[in-house]
Amino acid sequence: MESLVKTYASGGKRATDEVSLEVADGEFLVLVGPSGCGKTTLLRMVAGLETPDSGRVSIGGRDVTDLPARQRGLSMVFQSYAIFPHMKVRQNIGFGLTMRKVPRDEVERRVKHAAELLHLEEYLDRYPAQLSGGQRQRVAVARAIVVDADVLLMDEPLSNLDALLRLQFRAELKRIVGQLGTTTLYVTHDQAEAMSLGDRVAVMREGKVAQLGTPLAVYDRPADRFVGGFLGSPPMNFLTAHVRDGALAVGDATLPAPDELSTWEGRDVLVGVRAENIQVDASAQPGWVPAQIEVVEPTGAALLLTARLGDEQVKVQAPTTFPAEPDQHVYLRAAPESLRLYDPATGLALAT
Ligand SMILES: Nc1ncnc2c1ncn2[C@@H]1O[C@H](COP(=O)(O)OP(=O)(O)OP(=O)(O)O)[C@@H](O)[C@H]1O
Repeated sequence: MESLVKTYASGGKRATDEVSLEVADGEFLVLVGPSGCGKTTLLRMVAGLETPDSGRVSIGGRDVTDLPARQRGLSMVFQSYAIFPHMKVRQNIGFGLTMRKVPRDEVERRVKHAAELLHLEEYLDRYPAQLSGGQRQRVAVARAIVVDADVLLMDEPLSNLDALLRLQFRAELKRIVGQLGTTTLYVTHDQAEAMSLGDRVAVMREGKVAQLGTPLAVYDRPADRFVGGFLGSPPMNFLTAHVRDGALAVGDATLPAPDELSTWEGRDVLVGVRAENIQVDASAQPGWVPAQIEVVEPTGAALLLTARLGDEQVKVQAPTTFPAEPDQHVYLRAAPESLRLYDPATGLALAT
């Protein structure tokens, strides 16, 4: 898609603002971002359900901007799975094929294969009302993949499922789409889902792509403060530091600067650091920064500590074996290579 702009008549602001993205053949690309950032609008323009004000959509090298949805070679799954209540699972899955006048025995063969992939074999003769929410969602996915479209579009397909089912189905979806190798564009507001599924993720903000990259690259090196704060649980910590003699002063403490900072000497920068990249110890050590624990939250796999460091609060991930208590004085350290620096005025990563 190239320079896609969409403004809704009632909206005023651009829902998507000159968005250009290329999804590689066979790639799973996730659009992720907070509510209202334009993900669904973008997907709907690719689908042909929404007309862009300007910009082009191409699929497999063919400009489809002026083609109706049904001629774009797409298959879609939406949040409201819209399966037909009066049809059995078998007919629901085969619906797209029957519409395309595929011969009956081939419909049967392909429905059987899709049902196998989604573990729906034993439900083929049930009506949707006789299925759980998770099973219905599987039917919607089976119906989308059975037509073997060039491109699969999915808009929050897991959002009707409870947390546990969501997690299970997420892994299955990854397996299935990986097996099929279908080019997929997937919308979610859930950053964990985006990280888990995407070959690459496009983090969107206010109608624009804030960052595009592999999940790990985007997580590890957020292009700006917004992306660092959106991805990850907890989000990235951001501390204001003063650059003094090439080092980073946070309150009374000094952190080693990760890179050459001479152009920032005497100025403030924002230091971004992930909770899991901060080490904590109960006793003072040279170069470690004193802090005070405020809150201790066990997450099961780790302890999430909220600590005060001068005027700043930081989230620290500690091992469950660490004997943490509220009000306790501790010492923190982060490896210089795990620190990311941002311009406090623009929120953009410093090109160091
Ligand atoms: N039919 C519409 N009419 C007017 N404004 C709309 C319409 N659809 C979306 N918008 C506006 O366009 C912007 C982008 O909406 P969009 O649904 O694309 O965002 P989203 O990122 O998918 O959000 P969500 O995760 O909440 O679905 C929002 O400000 C929204 O209010």
